[in-house]
Amino acid sequence: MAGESAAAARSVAADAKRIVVKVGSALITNDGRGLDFQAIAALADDLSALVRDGREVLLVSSGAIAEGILRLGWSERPTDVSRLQAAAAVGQMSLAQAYEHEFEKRGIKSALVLLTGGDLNDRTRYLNARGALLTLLKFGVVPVINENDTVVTDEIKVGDNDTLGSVVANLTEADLLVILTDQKGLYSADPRRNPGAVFIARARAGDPTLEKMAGGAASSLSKGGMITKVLAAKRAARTGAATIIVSGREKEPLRRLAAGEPLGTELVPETPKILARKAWIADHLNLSGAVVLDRGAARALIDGHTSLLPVGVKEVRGDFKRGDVIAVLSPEGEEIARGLTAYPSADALRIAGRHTEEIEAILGYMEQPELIHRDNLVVTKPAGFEAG
Ligand SMILES: Nc1ncnc2c1ncn2[C@@H]1O[C@H](COP(=O)(O)OP(=O)(O)O)[C@@H](O)[C@H]1O
Ligand SMILES: N[C@@H](CCC(=O)OP(=O)(O)O)C(=O)O
Repeated sequence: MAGESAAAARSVAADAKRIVVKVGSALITNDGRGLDFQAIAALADDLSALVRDGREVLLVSSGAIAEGILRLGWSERPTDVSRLQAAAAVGQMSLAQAYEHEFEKRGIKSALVLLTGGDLNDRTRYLNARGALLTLLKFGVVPVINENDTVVTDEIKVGDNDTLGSVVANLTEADLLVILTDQKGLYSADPRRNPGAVFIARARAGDPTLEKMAGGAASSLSKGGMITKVLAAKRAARTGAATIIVSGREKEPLRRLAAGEPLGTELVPETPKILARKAWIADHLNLSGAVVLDRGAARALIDGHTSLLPVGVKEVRGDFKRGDVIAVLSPEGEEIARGLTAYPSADALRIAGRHTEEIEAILGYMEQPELIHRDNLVVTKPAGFEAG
């Protein structure tokens, strides 16, 4: 069952050393009426208190597009990409300026970091981003992060900042992701539409029943709604981070959480923490291809966490290179794992369904017996999951 309605005695935030805080557009832009300078000042104040308390804080802030639309004098959110890109560029200036001003007043240094999904899919760029963020934290700087909406395309975008927040939590191996929003936390259904919805104080991150409770965004201003927050908690849990979804309209929510006060919805990781390298594999947003397994191979992968041998592959989809991250699908086409392929798609196609001893004769070389070695494989379904 998903929710335990009783609140935890002490918030997990009390012991969190490295914290990613995500704030949504509605809170930052006064529901689209323009940057809410009071809200930004209050947030900077709350974040600064955590830094002074010896914690490392990263802020993922939305609001660039909503603010840009207003600055450009447009009455509604455009649908064409070039206008959205322009709005993001204009709005990001105001957003960065407002944060810089408020942090500086409090003697805290801040830095602007704009990322795209492309930066996170490429191992070298991923490690670069990680290095840069960790260096900023080392010097007591608060990184203010957003998606680089001006240059993203569908193929390389993260898409929403709840997801970006969880990716940043994985990237930096943070202890906690706090998602500040316009509701008290997660309810059993969207409280705007269901007045009888029940508040969930605590649940397991990744519990599939949570995904059924969470709906989409409340307005065209925001991107994700509650579903992206629940999925972000699942993603953050992979590297051991807990997630708290809490109202940003509370007074000093971050300080109160850090003092141990149970506020909002706490989603705790209960699955074993995976290595940062495996989190990078699991975090891939756009995969270049897939392989479909037969039932026996799917079973062995899920329950035995074995390597994937070509003999278990029924079908190869897409065009991928050696070293790309690909999806591993059940016979019914459901994703059960993902991993780094040792063979490009053209060769994978030729050795699919064939035994290890045949590989060299077919290809003229053998890189390794496995299509995906278990060290490069992340199983995304729990043991016992019925793969078809
Ligand atoms: N189960 C749920 N519990 C709480 N809020 C929900 C739920 N399902 C959908 N929502 C909606 O999600 C909204 C918050 O998401 P969103 O509008 O994207 O905000 P943000 O800009 O903070 O990301 C809420 O205002 C609420 O209407
Ligand atoms: N990167 C976008 C925000 C995207 C987003 O996820 O918005 P939200 O759902 O309000 O957190 C922007 O700055 O406008």
